[in-house]
Amino acid sequence: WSVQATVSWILSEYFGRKNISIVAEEDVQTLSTPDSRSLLSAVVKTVNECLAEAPKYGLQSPARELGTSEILEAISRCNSTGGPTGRHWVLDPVDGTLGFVRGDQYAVALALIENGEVILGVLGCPNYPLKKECFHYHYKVSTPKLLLQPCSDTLEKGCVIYAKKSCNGAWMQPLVHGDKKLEWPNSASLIQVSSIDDPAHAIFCEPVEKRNSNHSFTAGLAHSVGLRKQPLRVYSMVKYAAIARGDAEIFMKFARTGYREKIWDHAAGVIIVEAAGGVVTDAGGRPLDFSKGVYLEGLDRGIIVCSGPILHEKIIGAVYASWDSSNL
Ligand SMILES: Nc1ncnc2c1ncn2[C@@H]1O[C@H](COP(=O)(O)O)[C@@H](OP(=O)(O)O)[C@H]1O
Ligand SMILES: [Mg+2]
Repeated sequence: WSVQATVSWILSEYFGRKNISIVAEEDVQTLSTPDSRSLLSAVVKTVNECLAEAPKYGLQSPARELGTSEILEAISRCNSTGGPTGRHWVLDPVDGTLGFVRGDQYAVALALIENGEVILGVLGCPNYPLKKECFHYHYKVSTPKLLLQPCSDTLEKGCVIYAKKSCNGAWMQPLVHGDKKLEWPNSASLIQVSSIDDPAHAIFCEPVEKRNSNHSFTAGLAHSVGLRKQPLRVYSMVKYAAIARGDAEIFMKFARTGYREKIWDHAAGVIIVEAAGGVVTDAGGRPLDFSKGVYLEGLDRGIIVCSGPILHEKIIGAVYASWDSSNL
């Protein structure tokens, strides 16, 4: 709620309340109940603390601290349902909630959709190290899976990745820590997907939670295309960041039947991966459709994100071959 209120307030100040349409995950109802009084006051405090820091980032703070009703109003402004026309900001204030509460990977994701097309995406990844050398893959025999383990708790932790339709490429810069000044754009660097196209050397990512994706189906797919490494299980849209940066080659997600994917869980990641040279489609090979409102309507079975067309074609082919024999 704090992130949502802060982003909503900043966007509204910049673009004017009347012109702003925000699609976002949290609603205001739960926060308005009598049981949530202490939570609400924590949100009010946090939002005011964040906005007081706005000048550090070249933004304007409010003239005075915002009151409870103004903050609730900022959150409730995020009531757009998107759609095929106009411009809609799409915000996931904390993507990968479980990762966030566990001190693991999570992301703050913001995208701009214009007439159904994603034209801007930003992923803030506070626990994802800037450099690949700052973490190592740790193989956990008991599960078995690969885990991302930071080498040390360095200032190198935390990055922001973004891409814009009219600009070439995807970019990454450090997340600001403490009083360190934001040196944008000088500290930003271009990122690119991996050039590995041999499945035997490719790493594939998937959600950590079994309820979010069918691990046994992806294990079967992995085996049939010749992926030899254990899956890298990462919370949140950091998986898109990992592909865009070349830390892994494939991300697959096959939600259980009945789950409807939301646009805020993918919009920012898709434009960033594509700008970094990758390919994102559903399991039928079609692009994801962000023009139908809050949900990714018409999604064919699952989401396939690859560093390049060779791996992508192999995965799509394997889905066709193994779908009927699977128990999905
Ligand atoms: N049953 C389900 N099947 C598939 N995805 C689900 C799911 N329940 C939640 N999710 C989505 O998966 C996201 C987490 O992905 P991951 O497992 O890769 O970390 C959640 O984002 P939030 O954490 O923002 O709610 C949520 O949107
Ligand atoms: Mg989410």
